[in-house]
Amino acid sequence: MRELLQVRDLKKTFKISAKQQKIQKTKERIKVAVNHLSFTAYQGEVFGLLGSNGAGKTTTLRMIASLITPDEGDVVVDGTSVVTNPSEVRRKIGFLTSELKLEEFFTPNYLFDFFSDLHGVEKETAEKRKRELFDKFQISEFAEVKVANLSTGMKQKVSLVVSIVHDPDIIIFDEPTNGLDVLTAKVVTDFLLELKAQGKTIVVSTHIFSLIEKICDRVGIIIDGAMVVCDTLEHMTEEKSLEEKFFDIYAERAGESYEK
Ligand SMILES: Nc1ncnc2c1ncn2[C@@H]1O[C@H](COP(=O)(O)OP(=O)(O)OP(=O)(O)O)[C@@H](O)[C@H]1O
Repeated sequence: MRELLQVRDLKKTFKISAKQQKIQKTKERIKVAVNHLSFTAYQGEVFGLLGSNGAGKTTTLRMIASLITPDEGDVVVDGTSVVTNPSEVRRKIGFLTSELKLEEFFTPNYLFDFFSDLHGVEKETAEKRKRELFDKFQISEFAEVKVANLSTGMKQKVSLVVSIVHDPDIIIFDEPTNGLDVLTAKVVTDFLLELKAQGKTIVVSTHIFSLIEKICDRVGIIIDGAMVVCDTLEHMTEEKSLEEKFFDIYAERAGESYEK
């Protein structure tokens, strides 16, 4: 199996402002968001990063997508290092995050063209792809409606579509179904399965067990910025459900920190 995405010993710390210290009720000045985290995603597989709020999933994915620089470690995307060649990595991947805010003034049509141009997609190819994706996600009838006037689900679908205008082989989705109603979540989940069937390599972060169970081949559980377990979904769920396994691991970790 080809190792398409190698995450190697990533570390990221943030300075905590005085205001954040108060909110988080901590005297610590530094937060270790990601702590020497490694994993490999193989070609054509869906890798799921599972963790609770604040576990370090988004920070990890943002480093993979070259939006922030790791303090230590590296990510190698199809042979290209995110540390030494971030712009090439950006060409190879599609990144969707729920933090992505589409400019409210623009229409889906304009945004698709804008991002296609940005990625250097040839006009004819871009038009064909736009038609296919807009039809699939029922965006066509809203193509000229300003983002400000779209529903949350429609905004998420537009974000998804513009993140993959360039038809990347590696797709990184941060909480792809977060905040979506069940119908839109199903459309997105089905689309992820379709991308997998096309041979794309996908990394998703989520705290939703059922999403992992539906689409992932391999799972990594993150607690406090560290990868605690990383295995195939099949192995992970041999004896127990993923949810039971997760809480067992959590209880074990809580016990460990209690003993320290
Ligand atoms: N820019 C930042 N400055 C300070 N702390 C940060 C920053 N970004 C993230 N953090 C902290 O790092 C930790 C990990 O955050 P991250 O967003 O990666 O977690 P997550 O697993 O994606 O959680 P969620 O599901 O809540 O998005 C959290 O404690 C968060 O408060």
